[in-house]
Amino acid sequence: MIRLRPRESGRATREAEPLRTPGDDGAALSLESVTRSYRRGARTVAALDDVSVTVPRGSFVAVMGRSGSGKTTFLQCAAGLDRPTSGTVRIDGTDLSRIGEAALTRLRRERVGFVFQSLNLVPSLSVVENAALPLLLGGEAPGSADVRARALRVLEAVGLADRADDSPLLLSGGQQQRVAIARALVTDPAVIFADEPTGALDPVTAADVLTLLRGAVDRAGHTVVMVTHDPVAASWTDRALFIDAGRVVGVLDQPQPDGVAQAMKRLGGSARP
Ligand SMILES: Nc1ncnc2c1ncn2[C@@H]1O[C@H](COP(=O)(O)OP(=O)(O)OP(=O)(O)O)[C@@H](O)[C@H]1O
Repeated sequence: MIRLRPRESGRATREAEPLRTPGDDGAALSLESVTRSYRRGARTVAALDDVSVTVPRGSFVAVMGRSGSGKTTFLQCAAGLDRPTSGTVRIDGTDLSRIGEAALTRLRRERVGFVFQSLNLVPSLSVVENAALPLLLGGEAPGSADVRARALRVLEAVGLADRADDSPLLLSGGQQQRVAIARALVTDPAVIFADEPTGALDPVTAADVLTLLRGAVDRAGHTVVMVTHDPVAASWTDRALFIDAGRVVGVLDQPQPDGVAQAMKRLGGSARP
């Protein structure tokens, strides 16, 4: 079993600093002055408030903050699931505000991978069909040998090629999450967004899932943005961003569990494992 990688000792958070970059800077993901507001009665509330972040290709970033701080809103705007009220989101250089709904749907399917806390596999499909789902939704023929080969390749990467023709219902929670990671990898996306991917898993199984995500970054050059409450999960990443009241208020590079927990405490939030 692979456990936490050795790290330098934790460092203090610092103010969010030049994470912003105008235009296409070669980043996998960039948000530039992104605000997402909602009407609440007579008031307008900014769930995201002038957020500028750049995520370089081949990096693993954690997004942290207490409940209601804006993490989900960040993820939804960054992944093109929601449109910001103002500001610019670019995925792999494409400005999402400049493309229509059909192109955005295609971009999400082809350039973005998703891994959620809930194991949202399709029970009526086999493991390999689940892994191939983004390709099938993109119009590839279900019976295609190429589709199966690509899905098997990503299942191999997560150690589940031998379960390809099983129902996902026969797999453990951790194995199902590995299928979800395979599915997120199958299109070779520019960015993988993971929303509490270890939230429902025991620590050992969670470490397996984090090992896979870390490996996708280190070995295959993928880019992963992970929302998490867990300081240990955050310690697998290259950079933790702390969000409070819709703003990025701190950044911790090479985060350590202790440093992350302290930063969360300073924000007044619980850092739950
Ligand atoms: N559709 C909506 N309409 C109105 N307000 C919303 C909507 N979505 C989110 N908000 C508000 O925006 C703020 C940020 O919410 P968000 O869900 O992004 O927080 P979060 O950090 O993901 O929280 P949690 O950790 O509890 O999931 C909250 O105050 C929330 O009430």
